[in-house]
Amino acid sequence: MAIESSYQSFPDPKKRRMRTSRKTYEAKKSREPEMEESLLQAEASFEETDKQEEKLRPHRLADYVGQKDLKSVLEIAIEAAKARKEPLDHLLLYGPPGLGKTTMSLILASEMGVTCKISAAPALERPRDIVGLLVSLQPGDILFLDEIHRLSRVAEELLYPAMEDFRLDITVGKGKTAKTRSIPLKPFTLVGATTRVGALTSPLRDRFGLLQRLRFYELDELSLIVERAAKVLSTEITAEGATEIARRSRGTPRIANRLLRRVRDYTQVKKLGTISSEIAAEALELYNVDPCGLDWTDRLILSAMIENFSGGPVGLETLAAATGEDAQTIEEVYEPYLLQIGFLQRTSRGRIALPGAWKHLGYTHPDEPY
Ligand SMILES: Nc1ncnc2c1ncn2[C@@H]1O[C@H](COP(=O)(O)OP(=O)(O)OP(=O)(O)O)[C@@H](O)[C@H]1O
Ligand SMILES: [Mg+2]
Repeated sequence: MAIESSYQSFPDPKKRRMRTSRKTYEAKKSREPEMEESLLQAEASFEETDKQEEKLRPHRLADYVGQKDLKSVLEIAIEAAKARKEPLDHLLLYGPPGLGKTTMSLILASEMGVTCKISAAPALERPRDIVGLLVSLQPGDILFLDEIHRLSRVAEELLYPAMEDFRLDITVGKGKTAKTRSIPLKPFTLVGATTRVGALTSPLRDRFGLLQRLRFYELDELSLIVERAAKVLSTEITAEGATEIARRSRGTPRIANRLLRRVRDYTQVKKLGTISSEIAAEALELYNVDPCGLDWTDRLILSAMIENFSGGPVGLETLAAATGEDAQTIEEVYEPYLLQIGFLQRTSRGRIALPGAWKHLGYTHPDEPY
């Protein structure tokens, strides 16, 4: 399989962890460890995107751990498309960062025996960017567009006929003399990826034949991913060691792989040999990754809810003001995992910190018997 990448990372400034100063938590904040943030962030860090991630990516569907529903749907789609000698239907993959959207797109290309061209929507600002990309596709090729919710209006409108009829409609000239020319394209598959499916326009969303959501991974799936990655990195690890890393990885393979690399450094420098659960726990303690995979800001959000608002309900904006975090960042970056592990609940009256969160942070929940 060939991979051609014009991918660049275009961080959405709003999505990055923005912080402002705040009074109540200033003392705690000053103790905030610097390195912890990047370790548990699900978005790819700059240096990770190319080198380390490529090395650990599975290349066949059989090696892609978990996401059972997604895999079953795609297995059928691949078999049907191959039998008909047609390209796959356009596919929209959505879900939190680091769960394997790019990986799946590359696997699809390799299973179909075609080339995958990778680009990110914000890189296609001018019409000629997307035109150039579409015209260069060979029959059956996969075009992977990351962050597809950030596609420009012009690019999106050029995509409609391209997706539907494999045709480009281009307007040449201006005013009265303007003419529309149609350029035929080779049949191709568009794989769109987004962390925000709600931000897609409905005409674009409707043009995808397959819409698939990626879910957070279960502990046993993540343990398998860690074991597999350790093998690729020629690192010895016990099953319990892999589970210990998996437990702290926020249901996210990218984080699991990153934590494994840090534990591997620690083990190597301290000459500890095989990674056991004790060694993994010791190393991750050092990096301030707590046993539930919470980072400093997760703990700040939960403790603010408990201490300042008796566990809630508290509105998102109020919580944002109380923690000095951006509301959108809380909603998109932190909440999904806290909801997933049952530490937080969203209600119509606001957010509530659930008993599990109280217990984890060492508070006694009012409903708990003494
Ligand atoms: N199902 C899986 N099995 C094994 N490894 C996986 C799986 N999914 C992801 N990974 C690993 O996690 C890393 C991140 O995956 P990937 O880059 O595909 O995430 P993504 O969903 O595209 O993230 P983003 O939204 O940030 O683009 C990859 O390097 C890969 O090694
Ligand atoms: Mg990706």
